[in-house]
Amino acid sequence: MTSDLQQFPQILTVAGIDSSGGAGINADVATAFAHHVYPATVVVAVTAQNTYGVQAATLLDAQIIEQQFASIADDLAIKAVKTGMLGDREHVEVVAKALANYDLGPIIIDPVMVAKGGSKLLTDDAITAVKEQLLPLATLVTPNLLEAQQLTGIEIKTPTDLVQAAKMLQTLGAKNVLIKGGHGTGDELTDYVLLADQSEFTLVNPRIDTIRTHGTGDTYAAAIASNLALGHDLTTAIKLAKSYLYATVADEIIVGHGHGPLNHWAKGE
Ligand SMILES: Nc1ncnc2c1ncn2[C@@H]1O[C@H](COP(=O)(O)OP(=O)(O)O)[C@@H](O)[C@H]1O
Ligand SMILES: Cc1ncc(COP(=O)(O)OP(=O)(O)O)c(N)n1
Repeated sequence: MTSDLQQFPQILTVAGIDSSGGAGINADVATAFAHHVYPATVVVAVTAQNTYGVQAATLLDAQIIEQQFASIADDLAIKAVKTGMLGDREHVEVVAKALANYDLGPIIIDPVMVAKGGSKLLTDDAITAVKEQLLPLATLVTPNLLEAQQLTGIEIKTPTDLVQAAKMLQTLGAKNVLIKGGHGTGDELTDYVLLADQSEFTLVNPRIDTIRTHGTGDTYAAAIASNLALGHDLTTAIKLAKSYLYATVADEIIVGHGHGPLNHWAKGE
């Protein structure tokens, strides 16, 4: 049901709640508001975590997840959707089915697998479901280096490996690929982007000497979704998101005693 009235830009995030507020749905909502975009949420998981790590997590029943999608699709005018923590195979399947069923605009798949402290946020047996059911729906997939390795089976050691992995992710069905370089070594971090038309570019930034990077992946994908909802093309959306993300790490705030959250009030380009 939609009216003729001009709808405010809206995105949907499908992910888990982080009790400490720095990652997951909490980061996505903060990012959307910072972009003057309205965030709707499908809660898949609830976690008990803080800046030291994840202490507990529980996944919601499939039925309430399906109902959240239906309620949102019945009323809101979602312009882009992003996924984050999905937990296990069953939940990947439920989310993939809903994403295929509703028109929610471009689909950004952030294949979250492990939190900064090392806790698993996706079971091993769910990786096949991500490959077979989510990647074919992805307008853009945004793995970090470890996730790209898990999804492709390619050990990424050189720039050639990176390109090979991105091509393999396209073969698996993702139209566009952004492999994030935050887990790389050295003073510079490089993200690699391979677009559907086979054009490519890198985004290089200095590594900021900080432990306050909790939620970087979520914030990046949510900023891309927000920029798409604002009407930017994918390349511009990625570049603006990267600039925002860098500012949120650089202009740090101190919350907690471990891997603290980002400053979502920071201003990018
Ligand atoms: N210390 C840092 N300084 C600057 N940028 C960072 C830092 N850590 C992460 N980033 C940026 O955050 C983004 C996501 O980081 P990454 O660790 O690769 O993904 P994830 O958070 O999903 O594990 C990348 O673009 C990376 O360059
Ligand atoms: C509920 C929840 N979702 C996702 C994450 C992981 O966040 P991400 O930005 O991918 O990575 P970290 O920077 O937090 O490692 C999480 N921790 N919790």
